[in-house]
This record gives sequence, C-alpha cells and structure tokens, in this order.
Amino acid sequence: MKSRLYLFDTTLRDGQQTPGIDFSVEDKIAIAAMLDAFGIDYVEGGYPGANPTDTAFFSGKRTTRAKFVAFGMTKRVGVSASNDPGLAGLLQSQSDAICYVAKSWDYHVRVALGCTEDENLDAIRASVEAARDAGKEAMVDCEHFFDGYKANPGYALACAKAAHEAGARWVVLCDTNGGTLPSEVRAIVARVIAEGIPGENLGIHAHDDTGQAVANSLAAVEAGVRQIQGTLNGIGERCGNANLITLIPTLVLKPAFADRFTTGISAEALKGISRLSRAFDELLNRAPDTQSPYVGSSAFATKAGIHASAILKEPETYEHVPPETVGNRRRVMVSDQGGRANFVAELKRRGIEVARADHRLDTLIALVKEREAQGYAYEGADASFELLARNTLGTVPKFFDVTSFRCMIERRFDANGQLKTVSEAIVKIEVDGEERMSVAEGHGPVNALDIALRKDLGKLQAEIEDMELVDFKVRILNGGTEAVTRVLIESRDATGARWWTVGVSDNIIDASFQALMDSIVYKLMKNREMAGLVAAE
Ligand SMILES: CC(=O)SCCNC(=O)CCNC(=O)[C@H](O)C(C)(C)COP(=O)(O)OP(=O)(O)OC[C@H]1O[C@@H](n2cnc3c(N)ncnc32)[C@H](O)[C@@H]1OP(=O)(O)O
Ligand SMILES: CC(=O)C(=O)O
Repeated sequence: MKSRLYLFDTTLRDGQQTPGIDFSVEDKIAIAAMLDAFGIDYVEGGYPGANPTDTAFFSGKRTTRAKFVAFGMTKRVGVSASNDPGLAGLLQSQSDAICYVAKSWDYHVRVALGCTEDENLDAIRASVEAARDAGKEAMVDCEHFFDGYKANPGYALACAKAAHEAGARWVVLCDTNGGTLPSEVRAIVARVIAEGIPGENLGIHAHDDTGQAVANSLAAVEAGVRQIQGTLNGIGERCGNANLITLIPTLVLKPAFADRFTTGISAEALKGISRLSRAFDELLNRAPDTQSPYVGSSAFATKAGIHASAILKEPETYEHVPPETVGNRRRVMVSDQGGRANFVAELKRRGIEVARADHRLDTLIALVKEREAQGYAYEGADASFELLARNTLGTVPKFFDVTSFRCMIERRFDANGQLKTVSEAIVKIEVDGEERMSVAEGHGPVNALDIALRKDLGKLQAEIEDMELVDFKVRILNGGTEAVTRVLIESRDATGARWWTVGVSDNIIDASFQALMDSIVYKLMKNREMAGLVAAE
C-alpha cells in the first residue's frame, strides 16, 4: 500500500520574499489557479493583514481543489489569541487552513521574541487552538527547526510537540537558514518521529542556501515526512526554496519514490509541468533557465556526436526519463561537437532527407565545423543552420542580391542646439534584374540598416511586412576593439513562428547584416513552405 505525499506550494508567500519579485492581486489569482489546476494539495497565498495585496487576495476563496492557506505568525506574547489583531486577520480570511510560523530555536525566542521559552510554547498552543476553533486546518512551520535542534534538541522538540498536541494537522520542520545537509535532515527527522510525532503529521520546508533544498526535501521524505513545501521554479527568500518543478517529476517518475508514494499529480498532469514552469517565468517576465532539470530546453538536448548517435538508436542510452513524461522534448543539435547522426537527425526534423552516405553531408559537417571555429554558433541559430544546409544541397532560390550597403553615424547639433547622434543606412539591392536603393534613419546603425534593407524588396516586399525583429544579441568573441563579433537575431511573423539567425565578422555592422539577410531569406523560404519551420513551435 502506497503512502500519500502532500504537496504544499508557497510561491505566493515565501516566493513573494524573493528579491525583485512582487506579485499583484491579479498575478496571485492567476498563479493560484495554475497551481490548483495542476493538482497541488495546498496553496499558501500570503499573509492576510500584513499588506493590502495579501489582505485583498484573501477576501475571496482562490482555489477549488487545493486547500487555500493563510500564513502568519503565532499570537504575540502578552495578548490572548482572541485579542491579537494579527491573528484576527488570519482567522477572518477566506482560507481553509492557517500555517503559523513559530519559533523553535531557543536562541530566537530569547533574541527575536524576547520572551520566555514557556510563553512561546503557550503562544503556539493557543494559536493552533484558535485556528481549529475557527473551523480551519492548523499547521505550524517550526522556524529554524534544524538549527534549533542542533543547539537545544529538547526545546525544538517541545515546540513541535506543543503544535502537534494542540491539534496541528501538520508540524513542518523548517531549514530556515538553508545550511542543513541531507544527512542531518535524515537523522533529525528520524529523531522527531522516534519522539512520538508521526511522519503522517510532519512536513519539510527547505531553503536552497547550499544548493540542496531538493535533496533535503527528499531526505526528509525518506526519513518519514509526508508533506513537502516548495515553490515554482524554486523562487524564494535568498537562494530560494525547494523547487517543486524538480521535486514533482522525481516523486512521480523515480521508482525509489513512485513505488512507495502517491501524490495529487497524475501522469497526465505531469505532462503539463514544462508548460507550467515556462508560463510562470513568462508571468515573472524572465527568461526560463535552459538547464533547469526536467523542464529546461536543454534538459533533453545533446550536442555530442557520440551521444546523438546512441540516442537515435535507443533514447534510453542517454536519457534518465522520457522527455514526453514531463512535456519536454528531445533535441539533437548540430555544432562542432556533432557527428553525422546529429546532422541527419536535425535535417530530418526540418524535413530534409539526406542519406548518411551522401557526400554533401560531409561538406555540410566540414562547413559547420569550420564556421564554428570562426565564431558562428549554429545550435542557437536554427534558421541560419537550415539555410546553410539547404544552400549546400542547392535548394535555396535566389530571391534578391544585395549589391552594396553603407552606414553612417554622425554626431551633430540639431536645430535646437541639442547634441544628437544620427544613424543612416543606404542599401542597394537587385530584384528581378532591377536595382533598387533604400535610405533609412534609425535609432542606431543596425536599426537603420534593418529598416533600409526591409524598405523596398520590390515584388517581395508584401511578403515580409508581418516580420519583426524581437531579439538582438551581441557577443564579443575575443577582447579589444578589433575583436570578432557574433550577432544573433530572433525574428517572428504573424503566424507566431520564431527563428534565430547568426552573423559573424570583425565588424559588428557586417555581422548584424549577415544575420538580418539570413532572417529575410528564411522568411521568404518559410512563406513558400520551403523551410522546416512552417508553424509556431
Ligand atoms: C522564516 C520566514 O520566512 S517567516 C515569514 C517572514 N515574512 C514576513 O515577515 C513578511 C510579512 N511580514 C510583515 O509584513 C510584517 O513583519 C508584519 C506586518 C507581519 C509585522 O510587522 P510589525 O508589527 O511592524 O513587526 P516587525 O516586522 O517590525 O517585527 C516582527 C515582530 O513579530 C515578532 N515575531 C516574529 N515571529 C513571531 C512569531 N513566530 N510569533 C510571534 N511573534 C513573532 C517579532 O518579535 C517582532 O516583534 P516586535 O515588533 O515586538 O519586536
Ligand atoms: C517559515 C519559513 O518560511 C521558513 O522557516 O523558512
């Protein structure tokens, strides 16, 4: 018989304590709905009464499946539970449960609270009873439990027992400063259980200050706890909390846990975890971590030729779980680390069939390796790679020719006497035997060039109207003003498709121009369904 593990999300409370993160009520409503739909058991929404956002958020019930949890501190010493305004805010909130933070390190009781050890124990009991009397599930986060246990095991245990005996559904052992190691977590949890608090009533709340919050959470589960607290993508105070996006696939997919435990996350829901992680980053307006376990875009990517060759025979050779189980995908990339297998796989994915024995494959591999030695990076420039491949195979039509381009930057006083830097570009192209010249001003030389290049492509002009440049990255490949520069450009069009192109030169304008040209040619190919990327990925 498997035991049930309960997942407790504190993205909206501990996650809100992350430097640089500040949720609005609307953000909180959207995130709570995502967590609820995914199958999380408890959603901690914040601290009603502590600030207007959290008070407003707790004016309504924000989950349907998950228990909606209000967080706050135990009652203050010197007032009764019924006269504590902070506690009143928690009790009156539209929550199903209250998670109290309680001191469990005697040092903190002395220094931070300035009360006696018994007064703190009384405050824990009275606060738990008040939550239960209000018809809410009570739980207690024993702050600094592991550090407190190491300093004074008797008092740390007394705090945990006070919560348990007063009727707390969960007593959560917190590694508040995040410095505890997995072996210590395992040993201390085992002691707590041996002292009479059952694992069915224990939880773990781990911080990532040694990079081991996930390992500490798993060690606590192995030792007997049945509730895990964590956050989406591991956000949280300082270095963050245990990352639920890493923990959940481990609990659901790894036999060491899956054979012993169930969670509220079904195999079907797990397929949505990559999307959940990325949607959350989108909401935070930040780029996803490509190397994030299970869900990062590199989590199932391989550049190495030896790996690619085996993966294409049997994926299990280099994959610890199938990418589809977490809604991710396998990527076999082309670069100077790749062999024939990488290239054949990537070309096939792009709809280009080439036999392993085709001599043009050798030409393409040699070209990629030679160009990467010059500074090109094709693993991040899918469209430029495809153009290079199709050019090598002789299937790229001649849409237009750029006969010349010129860029000028001038610093001058304008009519109002203000000093201004002006960029101007002139591009000459030949389309259908006809020469055209476009002049444009821009915010900078690359912008001016981009505008001029796209200003008049003759009969092709209408085809590129919906195309726009969304990202522009410049990397200096070796030091000094004479350095080689790599430019990566991301473009998109009205279909939602996005593609990356690359240019390399010892002249940044020239590198940018190459990437811009590739982007336009790729778009023209795509319009004719002659490119691998015909719809948004
Ligand atoms: C480990 C954690 O992550 S715990 C969560 C921490 N999160 C937060 O603190 C975010 C929300 N907090 C807040 O907005 C504010 O701290 C409030 C509104 C709760 C309280 O604000 P204030 O009344 O101005 O108090 P302030 O923040 O300065 O100090 C905290 C007080 O709570 C007391 N306190 C701290 N923990 C507890 C506890 N578990 N039980 C009872 N009292 C506590 C402290 O002793 C201090 O009391 P003092 O004012 O008499 O010195
Ligand atoms: C409660 C909490 O956030 C902590 O102890 O880290």
